[in-house]
Amino acid sequence: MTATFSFDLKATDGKARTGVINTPRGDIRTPAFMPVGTAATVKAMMPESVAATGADILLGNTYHLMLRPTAERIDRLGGLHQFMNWDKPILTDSGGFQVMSLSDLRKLTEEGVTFKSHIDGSRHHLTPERSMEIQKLLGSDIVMCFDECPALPADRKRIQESMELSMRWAQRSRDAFGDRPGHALFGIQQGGLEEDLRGRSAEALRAIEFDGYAVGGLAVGEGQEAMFKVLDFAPDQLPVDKPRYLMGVGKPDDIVGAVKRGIDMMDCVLPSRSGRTGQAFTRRGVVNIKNARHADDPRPLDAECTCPACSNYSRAYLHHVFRAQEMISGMLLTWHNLHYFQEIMAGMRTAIAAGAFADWEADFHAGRAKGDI
Ligand SMILES: Nc1nc(=O)c2cc3nc(NCCN4CCCCC4)[nH]c3cc2[nH]1
Repeated sequence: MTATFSFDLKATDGKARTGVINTPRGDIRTPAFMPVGTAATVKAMMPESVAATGADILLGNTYHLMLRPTAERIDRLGGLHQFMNWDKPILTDSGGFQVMSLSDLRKLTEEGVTFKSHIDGSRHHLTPERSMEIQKLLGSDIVMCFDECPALPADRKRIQESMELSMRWAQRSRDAFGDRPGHALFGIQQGGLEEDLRGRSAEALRAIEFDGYAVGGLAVGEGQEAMFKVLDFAPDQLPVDKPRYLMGVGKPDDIVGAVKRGIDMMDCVLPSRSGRTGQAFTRRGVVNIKNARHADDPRPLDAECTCPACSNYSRAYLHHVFRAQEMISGMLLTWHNLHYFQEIMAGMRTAIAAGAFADWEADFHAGRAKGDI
């Protein structure tokens, strides 16, 4: 723990990197996976269980918390860490992406976005300044710039105009964020799949100067091949000495491919959302526990996994509680999935530090069955 925010790059192996982000609320081992705690909870998990999976940081969302219970109420109650009983670092997304993907009747102008709440239809306004104010009220340790993430596919003109707007909003975010020792502000690169536009975005962000840099505008339907093509050049366009955060990613093999290409941090709802629907990620592939063939199976989900679900329960039990729609079903599978995602991160950190990432990656891909196992 330190009074300030800093990034220590410990080792590299090819483009893969491992290090530590030091913050006043604790250190973040990279490459890091951030569980998503959208509405001040990682769904189906107690905070102490999230910590037990190995997570050093979690993600919160400006959009959801501004609508309910409001940032002002969370501030009055001592801030998001106290409110949700999580004393480690929290990164908050800035709201623009969620407005476009969740709200109704949006209006986008140079000033910001006006939208109607998906919860009660009330009208709201988000600007770079208001997003910074909300994230400050929440007490977020890592604040994201307010940006616009265009839906793909989109023509080059739309991508360029959107990226240029986001860069003007990045400057306004920086100006509104002010000087907050121990708190970080991350810029977000845009530019779609276009190398030159992403290069211009990276240059604009470097000139403003941020504590970290996100690769935005991906995991929006482009597919893994197109995403990896962008990741073959985008991380290298960003400062080498700052954390690089790929937003919204992903499946286990997305995560491994992103780390291989120089990404240090990621977040995704997949392990928790899939856990609640009965989809378990394991080192041998995906298990859909609701499938009838698990009804009499006394084996654990994954015999090599040390999480509570795999240590204490059979596939037959997990199958039963999902079929019976018992609350413990989502709890156990969410815990397993988050535990497994953290095991992937820990494995990569160790492998990179030992210069053995290629072997680790080969082992990761070997024996992964396609489809249900
Ligand atoms: N401020 C901001 N800027 C982005 O460009 C951005 C880009 C993103 N791309 C995703 N993808 C999420 C994909 N996710 C996969 C699992 C199911 C739900 C959707 N999340 C994102 C969040 C983002 N946040």
